[in-house]
Amino acid sequence: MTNDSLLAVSHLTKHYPQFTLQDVSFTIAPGTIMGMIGVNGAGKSTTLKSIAGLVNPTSGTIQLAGAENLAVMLGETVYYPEKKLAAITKTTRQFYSQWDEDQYRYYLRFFNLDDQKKVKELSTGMQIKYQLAVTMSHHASMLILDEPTSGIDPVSRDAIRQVFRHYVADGRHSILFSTHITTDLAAIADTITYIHAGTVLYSAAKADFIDHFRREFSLGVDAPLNFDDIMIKIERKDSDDSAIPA
Ligand SMILES: Nc1ncnc2c1ncn2[C@@H]1O[C@H](COP(=O)(O)OP(=O)(O)OP(=O)(O)O)[C@@H](O)[C@H]1O
Repeated sequence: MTNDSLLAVSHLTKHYPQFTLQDVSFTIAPGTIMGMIGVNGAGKSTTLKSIAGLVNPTSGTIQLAGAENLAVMLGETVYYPEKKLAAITKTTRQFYSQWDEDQYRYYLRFFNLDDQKKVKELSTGMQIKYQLAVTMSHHASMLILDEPTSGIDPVSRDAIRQVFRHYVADGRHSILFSTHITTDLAAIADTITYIHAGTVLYSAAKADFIDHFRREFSLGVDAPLNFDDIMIKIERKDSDDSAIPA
């Protein structure tokens, strides 16, 4: 791992009976946000879970500066519906030596959450915001977030993007998140990693990423090209299913 990376994933490989995550490598510099994209089943969650230690890789290495200082949010956490958020937080915060109550209160206000509410009184989006508030309140140097903006309305999504940018602004924290909402990438990602059929198709800084695919698709330097276009062109070419049956 170089001195200027907070996370280095090298040749990560995981064999499942019907799927292989193959030779995935990338690095994340401090103070940056990496967005990970790819179609359903491409291997994004397997990559994130491997980094989080929830999947045992077949081979490869994962190096994290300050290994104890990782926060993960991988899908929906199932909370006991009758519990108040305040009670859940009281238990949860004991696990974090660097728990920051002021920061937590700030996020509750920012996300308009009332921690006297019971879990069953929260919408899906509110539950995600609560999970984010907890995940971001113990000064983890690296956040690993699997689809953190899925199920979130556009206004709240904008608010979440703001707190993500703020989280890395001191140059000592980083975020790796997966998403199907490609406008997230345009809005906040510094670097992008495209996972395709279990391998890294391309990983680069955002502007380089777009330029690379402009060249790949023989488009002019000013031709409009967004992330949805890129994904559709790649995946259709690969599966040759561009002809929609009548
Ligand atoms: N525990 C497991 N056992 C066997 N196969 C698995 C297991 N977990 C995931 N897979 C397989 O690995 C492949 C990649 O799944 P993964 O969840 O990493 O995809 P993803 O890119 O996160 O997809 P999505 O966008 O749908 O969340 C899939 O084919 C899936 O069936």
